[in-house]
Amino acid sequence: MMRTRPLKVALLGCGVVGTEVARIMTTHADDLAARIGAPLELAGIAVRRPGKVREGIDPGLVTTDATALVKRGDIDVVVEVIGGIEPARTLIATAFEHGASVVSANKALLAEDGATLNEAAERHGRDLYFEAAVAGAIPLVRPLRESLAGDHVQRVLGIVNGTTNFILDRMDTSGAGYSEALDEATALGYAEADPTADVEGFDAAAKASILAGIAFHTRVRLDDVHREGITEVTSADLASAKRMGCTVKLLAICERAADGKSVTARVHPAMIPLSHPLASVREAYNAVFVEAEAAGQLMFYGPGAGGAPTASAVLGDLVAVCRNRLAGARGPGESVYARLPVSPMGDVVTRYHISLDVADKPGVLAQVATVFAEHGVSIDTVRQKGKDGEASLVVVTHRAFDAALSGTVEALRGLDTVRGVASIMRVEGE
Ligand SMILES: NC(=O)C1=CN([C@@H]2O[C@H](COP(=O)(O)OP(=O)(O)OC[C@H]3O[C@@H](n4cnc5c(N)ncnc54)[C@H](O)[C@@H]3O)[C@@H](O)[C@H]2O)C=CC1
Ligand SMILES: N[C@@H](CC=O)C(=O)O
Ligand code: NA
Repeated sequence: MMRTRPLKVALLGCGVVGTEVARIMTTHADDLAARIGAPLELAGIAVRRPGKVREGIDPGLVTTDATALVKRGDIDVVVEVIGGIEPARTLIATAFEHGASVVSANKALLAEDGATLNEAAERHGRDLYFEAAVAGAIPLVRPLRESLAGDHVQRVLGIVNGTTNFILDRMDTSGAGYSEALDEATALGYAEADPTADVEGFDAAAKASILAGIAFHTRVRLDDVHREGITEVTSADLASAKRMGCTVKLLAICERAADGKSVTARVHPAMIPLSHPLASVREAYNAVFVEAEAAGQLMFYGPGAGGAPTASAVLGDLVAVCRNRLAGARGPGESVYARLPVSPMGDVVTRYHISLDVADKPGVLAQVATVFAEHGVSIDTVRQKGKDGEASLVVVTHRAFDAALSGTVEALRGLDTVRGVASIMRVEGE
């Protein structure tokens, strides 16, 4: 039966995502009311620039005083789409104190201080939902938290940043330059307010920390996630990957150790075979594999960024949180009972593609091979191309510990015959 008294929603931020949230709330008001069992009322919109023309938005709802809005006391749900740490963190905490539940798309904040916010939600008997924070429109948080709650997740691996996927895709397929591709991704609303978060891997690392936490029932802090971005990926790397039948993607990989007693979480560019499903993920799309003991391998795919796709996830959360409120219930909160230790990157085992500039003279190859052998890193293939007394040497290894590979590279840098290490890239998905 439909309740006539509306549930009141406060929207914090009216940028790329907020605008779409307001639009869908208005255009689909009747459907949303029917699905929730009560109408939704957009009770206020906190913005930074009140004078800006916002099509379809009642100027009477707009305020620059976000704090007053969340303190009103009659707000049922606060939707936070401002981004960043402050004032978002204080506004969410204040919302809980004043009785509201919260829907947020803010992965940076959840990775930085999710524990405090989840505890505040719990203390006040309210919900904190954040499906939009990981992989945009793709349902991933709720499937991991709810659908797979009876299984045992072993591994989560995928592309979780739309901007970097867009840039790598453009560089690979149309030969576009890095800056040009980044500008395009920004114009399309994919990039963060400060795109450094995307290209340096901070955004993907935040998502990896959230995913690992949910998948392994363990708190995985942002600092626990090994992070490398795409700023050092060159067109030479992409060409080299192509020669190997691979492409380059920025991957987030969260794994449980074979003995199940620890976990690792990492974000870095990696070469993957063109035959792997992740290789065909284009533009700002995301795709995530979840491997669980009983379910086997599941793949989640869809738009990982952009205003409307992200708003879809926000609205899904809004409906769920409103249903919970009407039922006088809470959805599942944070689950960190397993408390597994997070191992360092050195414990990760994978394959590597190393590109070296060396002197082109007898014995160099043997010297290089000896360094690999001394560090227990077994070589799979070597390709050498010489020119004018110098050569470029590409070594692909078998699986080895990351710590052993780091030791190998350090020793290689110390050889007189090695002029430089042009690139080191992990090889995944084989
Ligand atoms: N754009 C995307 O594709 C996705 C974004 N997200 C997340 O959604 C959130 C919002 O992202 P976007 O909409 O893209 O960013 P945006 O920068 O377009 O929008 C944020 C808005 O908040 C406003 N704002 C800043 N401080 C404020 C304050 N104190 N009070 C009121 N308004 C304030 C800004 O003026 C801006 O209009 C971020 O946490 C982002 O990480 C998540 C998934 C995808
Ligand atoms: N900047 C992010 C937006 C979605 O989370 C991305 O590019 O993936
Ligand atoms: Na999502």
